[in-house]
Amino acid sequence: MEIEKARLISLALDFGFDEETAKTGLDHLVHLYGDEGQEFITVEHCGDDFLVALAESIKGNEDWDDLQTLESQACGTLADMFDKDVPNNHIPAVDANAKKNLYIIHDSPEPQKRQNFMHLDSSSDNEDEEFKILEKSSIRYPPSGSKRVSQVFLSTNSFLKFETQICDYKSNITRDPVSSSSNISASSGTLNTNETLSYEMLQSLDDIELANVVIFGNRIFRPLQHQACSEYLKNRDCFVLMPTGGGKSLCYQLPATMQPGVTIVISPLLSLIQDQIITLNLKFGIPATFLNSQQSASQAAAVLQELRSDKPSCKLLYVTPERIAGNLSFHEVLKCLHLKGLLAGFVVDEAHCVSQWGHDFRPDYRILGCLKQNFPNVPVMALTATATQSVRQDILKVLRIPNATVLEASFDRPNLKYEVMGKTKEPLKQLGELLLSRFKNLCGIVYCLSKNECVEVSKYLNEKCKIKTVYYHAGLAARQRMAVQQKWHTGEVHVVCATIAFGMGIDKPDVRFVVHNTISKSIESYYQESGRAGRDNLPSVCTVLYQKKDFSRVVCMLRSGQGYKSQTFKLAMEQAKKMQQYCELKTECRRKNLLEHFGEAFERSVCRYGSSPCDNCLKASS
Ligand SMILES: Nc1ncnc2c1ncn2[C@@H]1O[C@H](COP(=O)(O)OP(=O)(O)OP(=O)(O)O)[C@@H](O)[C@H]1O
Ligand SMILES: [Mg+2]
Repeated sequence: MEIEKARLISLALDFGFDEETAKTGLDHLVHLYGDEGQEFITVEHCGDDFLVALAESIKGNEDWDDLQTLESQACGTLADMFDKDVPNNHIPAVDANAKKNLYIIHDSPEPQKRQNFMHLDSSSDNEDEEFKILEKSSIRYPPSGSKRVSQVFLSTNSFLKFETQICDYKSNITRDPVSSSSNISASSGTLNTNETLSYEMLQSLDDIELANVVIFGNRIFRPLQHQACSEYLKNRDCFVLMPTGGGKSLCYQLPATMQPGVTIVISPLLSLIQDQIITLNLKFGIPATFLNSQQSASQAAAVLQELRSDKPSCKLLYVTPERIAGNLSFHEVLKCLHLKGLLAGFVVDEAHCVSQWGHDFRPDYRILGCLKQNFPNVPVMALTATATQSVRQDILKVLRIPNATVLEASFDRPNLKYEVMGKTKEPLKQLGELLLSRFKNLCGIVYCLSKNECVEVSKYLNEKCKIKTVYYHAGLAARQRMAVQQKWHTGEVHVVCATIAFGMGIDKPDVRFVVHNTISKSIESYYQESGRAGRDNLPSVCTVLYQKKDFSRVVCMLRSGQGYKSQTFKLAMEQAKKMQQYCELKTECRRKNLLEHFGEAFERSVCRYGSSPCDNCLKASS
């Protein structure tokens, strides 16, 4: 009994609880089990309950974030966008000027015409004349009734004009670079409005390459994007594993624009859907809409009606999984689209949500196998940036796509430098000094565990360190959150102190640092959150400020989360423990630890002699 008591105390200390709390908790446990139950007081039998009791004994001090609020508000935003426009053409009217630039596809190219889909209309021009690619937002789909359904309108002019200045454009078109970093770091990969391409060079591209340039404004493909698009267009199931910021969205958005009909995208969160829909409609001019159970009945009915029409205007329909799980009218619409040959494909984004071994399991994702069952000939593409080997197997099984083409890029982000710093006795002062000494005037995120921590950290940095920061959590009103995002995106403020609510959909290219003021709840979450850094592939730093005590706060948060009932609590604790182990690595390579967590074999020398070695590799080589 005494040995078991000592083991339980040591367990509590390991999880960051202080000795006094642990001893009081143990006394309660002994009292609870009484004399007859003493043999049950073991780590194996009641360790988890003991930790839960400890977490509950100290809960109440912190204000955990509630992502549900964020979801309801995202639904509100989307509903507002579509409400104004649904009766006419299903394009959101966020920006009246942008809307003027959009035409709806009233016809789609036939599959056999794909070869010519991106045929460029130069009929009214001298063939030799060189043409200029204009802004992405001015790319048009053909107006209603146009016979040239395969035409892409690049400007308001009645004919296209391209100017050539780039002499060796061809050498910049890269389908599958062996090393992503060398190719992409050479340029951002995105065309500037003043960059121009020769007509011949455009002609030499295949359809997928041309769509990448013309519709998405990208100069090159990132690793595996071209193959993913090509496989999916051949109606093959695909499983795409790419790192955070690797460009997974393009793998399905591009094929969606090249096929007749509608591609159905299942995404777990409305906040993510909101971002995608705004980007597609307003930046690329690709009609996309959404369906969700929180929408009003009339909004949903309008979307369903449009989908039942002979030529639905939208190319991508985003849905949350519960739509698929239990909605008869939606199933009937899918059947109707399929009969007309207009069900182009299914996409399961953030596919790790399928697996209960994943860090973000969504029970509604389990039902998605019915897609392949009901529509065996319609291709399914699953995408994720965070899947261990067991999660991968689970995804293929649950989605019923055992023969999918697996397109797997390394999860490594070579430009990210991973490091952990032990917290000092004055952690806020330490944070301020870190930001001032190493990240002055650079764009970054300071992740905090709770809402009150965000506010406190932001206030300290503003007042004591004179670093201009803003804070962001799900408890802010939608308008306040938008204001924060805007200030950050425009560079008015460089640093945001945020909960994980700020991770979703954040796609700012030049985030130079991500500091975790408190550890993440799992390796997967950490990989996702730190993955907001360096999406332009330039060197960036991911720092964790660590102290054991913070781990007990993570336990409290896990306990308080609605999803963490007793059966999943254990799994969550195991995942949190791995994050703790990552932080406590003394000499081992952190990059190797992260990648091996996802089942990727990794040579330490790659980190050590790479462009951004982790702190332990740096120490080892000095
Ligand atoms: N070929 C390309 N050339 C240039 N930029 C690209 C290319 N492909 C994607 N991008 C840009 O890279 C950024 C990240 O892309 P995307 O959001 O699809 O990443 P992701 O893989 O889905 O990441 P996450 O796992 O974080 O969701 C976007 O801003 C996108 O426009
Ligand atoms: Mg994504």
